[in-house]
Amino acid sequence: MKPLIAPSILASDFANLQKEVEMLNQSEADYIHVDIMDGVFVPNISFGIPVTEAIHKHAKKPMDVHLMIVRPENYLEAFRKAGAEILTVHLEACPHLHRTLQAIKQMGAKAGVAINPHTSVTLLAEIIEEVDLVCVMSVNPGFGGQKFIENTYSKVSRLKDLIISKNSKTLIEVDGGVNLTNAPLLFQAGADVLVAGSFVFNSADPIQIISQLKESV
Ligand SMILES: O=C(CO)[C@@H](O)[C@H](O)COP(=O)(O)O
Repeated sequence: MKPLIAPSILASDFANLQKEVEMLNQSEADYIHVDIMDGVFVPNISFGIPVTEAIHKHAKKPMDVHLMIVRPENYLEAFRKAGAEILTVHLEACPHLHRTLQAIKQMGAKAGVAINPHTSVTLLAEIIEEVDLVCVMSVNPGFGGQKFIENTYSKVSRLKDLIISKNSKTLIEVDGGVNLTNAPLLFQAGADVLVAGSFVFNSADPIQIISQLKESV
């Protein structure tokens, strides 16, 4: 078993988005990670529904859409129609998380929950069986290119224990500051999906880096 790799398109060259998506189509990437930032939940604005549709038009890999927005329930249908196969909402943005996850599944998408670095995995104890993927933020969300938070290894392993104890099939995704040094340690701790942005797109050969991340375990 190898980790699934989800390059974050946020770090790509937006002036050449079609070319960047076609590059990912040629690579060993398993998903295209699409970061939606609203300038309210996080202190940055990325892009929205039309750009997500444009990525989907060229993508041959499933899109994993990470909603860093307030009131995500108001936009689920639009992002699903824009091509999202995984829709991830933030636990911190959802007062009715169970209802939101049910809505995602009723649309035929996989339901993800992201947790910020300060959020304990114990808050997922009553909901984990309903969650297809937990995105463990290993940086404070809002920007690419930040330093990986070391506490993430133990957090992932506590989450893995919770998932096993509930006999759930939930995948663990780690997002932020992922590189070739921490990827094998995250995989050992129990991560299934690794999101990598700047480490992939700032390299001279992104296709090669994606393969190396997959083989790094
Ligand atoms: O959601 C986020 C940041 O908020 C991430 O998906 C980053 O886009 C990952 O980029 P790197 O940290 O790997 O540059």
